[in-house]
Amino acid sequence: MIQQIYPQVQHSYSYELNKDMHFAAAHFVPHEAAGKCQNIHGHTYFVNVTIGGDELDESGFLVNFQVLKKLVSGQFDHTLLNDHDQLFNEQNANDFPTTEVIARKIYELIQAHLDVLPNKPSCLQVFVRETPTSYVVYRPKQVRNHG
Ligand SMILES: Nc1nc2c(c(=O)[nH]1)N=C([C@H](O)[C@H](O)COP(=O)(O)OP(=O)(O)OP(=O)(O)O)CN2
Ligand SMILES: [Zn+2]
Repeated sequence: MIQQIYPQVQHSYSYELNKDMHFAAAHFVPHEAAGKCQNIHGHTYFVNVTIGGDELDESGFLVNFQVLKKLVSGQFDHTLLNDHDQLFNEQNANDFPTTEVIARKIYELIQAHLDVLPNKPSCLQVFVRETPTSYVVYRPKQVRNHG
């Protein structure tokens, strides 16, 4: 949620950047355990991403806030998440559009972008709030450049 205090991630990078984003999207969870959430319904997702690094780029950025927003909100806003078949499918529970999987997919999208930047920042944490009472924090097991 915008202006919420987020869980902290431990690291030793000199710079830590956080970007809040939000997007409106529909989804359904294709498993009977999801109950009513098997039906298409919508949320305003609130996302916070945490990025660390020791070097800035030629703009003085660790990574451009606007690029992060485009990668996440720009891709998902006003869409049905299940339609993103490069990311989500109904065959594998690790690819269902649950809050947990959405958080991990956002991490993967962002880290793939960071990997091509010369200053090599790392995504340390992705926070996804799906409802006023439900959120997930995803942290990669191994941070790429060991902050
Ligand atoms: N571990 C998970 N459990 C559930 C997920 C999920 O992604 N991961 N998703 C859903 C539904 O899609 C939906 O988001 C409902 O969430 P829920 O917290 O149950 O929302 P409610 O508004 O019904 O909850 P309140 O306790 O009334 O606020 C379900 N489970
Ligand atoms: Zn839902």
